[in-house]
Amino acid sequence: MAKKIGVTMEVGNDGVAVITITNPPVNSLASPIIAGLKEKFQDANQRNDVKAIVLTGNNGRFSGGFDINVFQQVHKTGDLSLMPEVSVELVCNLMEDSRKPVVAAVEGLALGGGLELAMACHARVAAPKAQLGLPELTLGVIPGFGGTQRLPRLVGLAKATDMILLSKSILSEEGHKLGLVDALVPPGDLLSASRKWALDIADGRKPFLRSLHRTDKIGSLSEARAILKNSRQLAKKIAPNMPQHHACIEVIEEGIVHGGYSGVLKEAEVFKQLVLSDTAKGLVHVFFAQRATSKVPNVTDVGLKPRPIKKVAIIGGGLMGSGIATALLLSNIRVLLKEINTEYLMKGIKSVEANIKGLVSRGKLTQDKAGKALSLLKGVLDYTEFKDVDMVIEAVIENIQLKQSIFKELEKVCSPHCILASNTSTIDLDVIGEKTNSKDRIVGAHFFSPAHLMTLLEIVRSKNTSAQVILDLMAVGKAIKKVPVVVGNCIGFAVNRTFFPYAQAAHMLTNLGVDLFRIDSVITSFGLPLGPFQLGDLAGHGIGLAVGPIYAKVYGDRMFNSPLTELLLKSGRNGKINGRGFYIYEKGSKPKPDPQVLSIVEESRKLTNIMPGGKPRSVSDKEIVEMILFPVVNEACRVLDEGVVIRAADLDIASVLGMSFPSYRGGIVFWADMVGPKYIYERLKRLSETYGGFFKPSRYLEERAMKGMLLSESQSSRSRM
Ligand SMILES: CCCCC[C@H](O)CC(=O)SCCNC(=O)CCNC(=O)[C@H](O)C(C)(C)COP(=O)(O)OP(=O)(O)OC[C@H]1O[C@@H](n2cnc3c(N)ncnc32)[C@H](O)[C@@H]1OP(=O)(O)O
Ligand SMILES: NC(=O)c1ccc[n+]([C@@H]2O[C@H](COP(=O)([O-])OP(=O)(O)OC[C@H]3O[C@@H](n4cnc5c(N)ncnc54)[C@H](O)[C@@H]3O)[C@@H](O)[C@H]2O)c1
Repeated sequence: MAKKIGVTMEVGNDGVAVITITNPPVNSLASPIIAGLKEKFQDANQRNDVKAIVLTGNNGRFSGGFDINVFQQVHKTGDLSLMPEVSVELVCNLMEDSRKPVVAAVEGLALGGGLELAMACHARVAAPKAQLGLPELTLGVIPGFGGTQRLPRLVGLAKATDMILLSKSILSEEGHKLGLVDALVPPGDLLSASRKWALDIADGRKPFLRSLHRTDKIGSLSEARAILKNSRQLAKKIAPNMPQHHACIEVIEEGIVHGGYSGVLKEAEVFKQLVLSDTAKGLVHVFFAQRATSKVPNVTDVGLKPRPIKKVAIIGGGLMGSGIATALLLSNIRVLLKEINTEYLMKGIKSVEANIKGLVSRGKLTQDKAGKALSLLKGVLDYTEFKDVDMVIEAVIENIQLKQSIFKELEKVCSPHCILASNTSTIDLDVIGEKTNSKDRIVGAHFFSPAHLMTLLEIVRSKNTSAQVILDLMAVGKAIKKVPVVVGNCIGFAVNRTFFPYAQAAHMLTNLGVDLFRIDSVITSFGLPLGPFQLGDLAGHGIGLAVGPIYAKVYGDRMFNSPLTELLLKSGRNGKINGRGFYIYEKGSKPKPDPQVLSIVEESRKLTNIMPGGKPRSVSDKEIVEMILFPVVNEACRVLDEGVVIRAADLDIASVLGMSFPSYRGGIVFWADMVGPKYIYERLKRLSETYGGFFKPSRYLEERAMKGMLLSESQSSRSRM
């Protein structure tokens, strides 16, 4: 059934016209809604029987803002005329400058353009717990319906810049304290209280306030300039590679110096420039890509319902097991944590406690909730209590025989409906379940470290995993605030496999004579939070050495064998874990590059002997980015070719959430498509002629480069799903 969308107006006997937006699920301001709002406001302004107006949203939500699909259309076509004229025509002229008072009745959420409409009303009445904010910067644009001007005038400049630059929403309770919300009323009274407020304004019992004309919360010009100076520093820190933060501050300043209306005009002009930026394209892609991960063919579209998961057993209370336990406990799921002996069990429980304490000390969790979470944890040393758990997540060391024997045992001790998940990062799931008759309920639950903080959950399905089990794990993932991405079974799955050339390429460059600390700095300037060497330090070089042979067995034709990791470990450097790797780690200070590591690098260079003519290769920063990230793109192509992911956008989300690939570049495949498959192909081809198989372009990349197709364009039929 087609969903009913539109704007309605009902005029009551009291002379109040209630204008209602209906566009489920979030009442986004799509073109027909904007056209409807213009029509209804014109009508209400002209009708003699209308004394005052109330604007509201249907189904308990005011509005989630402008329709983001329109941005995507603009990105596809480059056609700016797809964006309606709203800021002056509707918001200033028909709403704020109307001679009849308009009151916003806000429930659920008013975000972006939704909040901007509400701010153009002459008062705002809200139900408790409504979410209010201007998150436009997360989409690479700025508020475009006057939000940059009205929010500072309603809540003060410091609070407004904080909310806009950090895309931080607030609840209506806080909005009430700040003056953004005029009255807080129970949901059942929202419409009647809003009608009354509108009539009170019409009859002069309450002030007729136009937000754009207010100056009482802005302060003096020098105070405003001091706040904006801080905002510029903040923008430099949080968004060094994005244009919208600085642009937004300029627009706010315009309004402070030359008045709100001037600010509105500048806002509209800057908005149009930003919406076409690569940053906006990347961020809008990520917005939709993240939501698309919830749609898994033959799983979410076949009428299945997720079963309740109330009790989970975790095997192994090490780094991952304790992190996963923390994530589950925080969402009120009971956890049994199993270890091999009391000492390791206590260690595991202490790690969970430390994770939770950390959240409390950073103000992210109340003491009460921390206590409740910990009360749901029980440590055990055997399987006696496993009979009534709904799911087991195995997180023991990466050892095939151990995992196989554990799964064999689980089959005996757990109920037949219990989901059997492994957090393995490399081992084939079919191999893990080889000795069981429960292959349909064996699934990969690949969390990323630290598991209670990282949002990606790779759900790995083998050929046998049932749709019900995948759906159940997706539901658990969402319940514990992760973004589940369903992927196929292969060594390294989607994320680790795509990124295994990342460290290898960095090692090759270093062996070619490029300074390793420069490589890290170039990659962080590109936008990844850690360069490959610092990332290696963080993961621990022991792990790198252990998984190397597993990758070599299957992807050996495209690996660069660097002796550097082994040499590093030989000299007692395991990375952050023991305070020394490529960097030195001291409590309370940032990692420092360790010059002493350069002698180890020299030793490695002697062994590999790949420097041209024995002299360090000179490379530009651009070449460093290409030599490190193009092999990653190349592997992403193989992942797409083999159908390891459902859609290219899933790999984008997985790279953003699992590897912290910059979201403003849209994820690894989206970025590669922006750079151009042909260019990447040609660069890799040239590099492979000089340096061999590591850079050899994949069949998929070559095909698309030759046909002039995007990498994201089509999927192979050789799906692993
Ligand atoms: C000339 C033009 C000027 C424009 C100026 C204006 O200032 C610009 C804007 O307003 S930009 C939009 C600002 N708003 C946002 O950024 C909010 C984005 N949405 C969300 O954060 C969330 O969706 C939510 C908090 C509103 C609801 O979250 P929830 O978890 O309940 O639901 P989902 O996120 O899964 O969303 C459900 C479906 O709704 C779609 N959707 C959400 N918001 C929008 C939107 N603003 N436009 C279009 N579509 C939206 C979302 O994609 C989901 O769709 P599915 O098909 O996946 O179900
Ligand atoms: N470390 C990471 O960044 C990371 C990320 C994703 C996935 N993984 C995967 O998660 C798993 C665990 O890794 P980790 O880093 O937490 O390892 P870890 O060494 O920190 O912890 C493993 C724990 O398992 C316990 N254990 C071993 N045998 C057991 C048994 N029979 N019963 C109960 N407990 C047992 C050990 O005592 C140890 O405490 C591995 O498969 C690894 O590949 C690790």
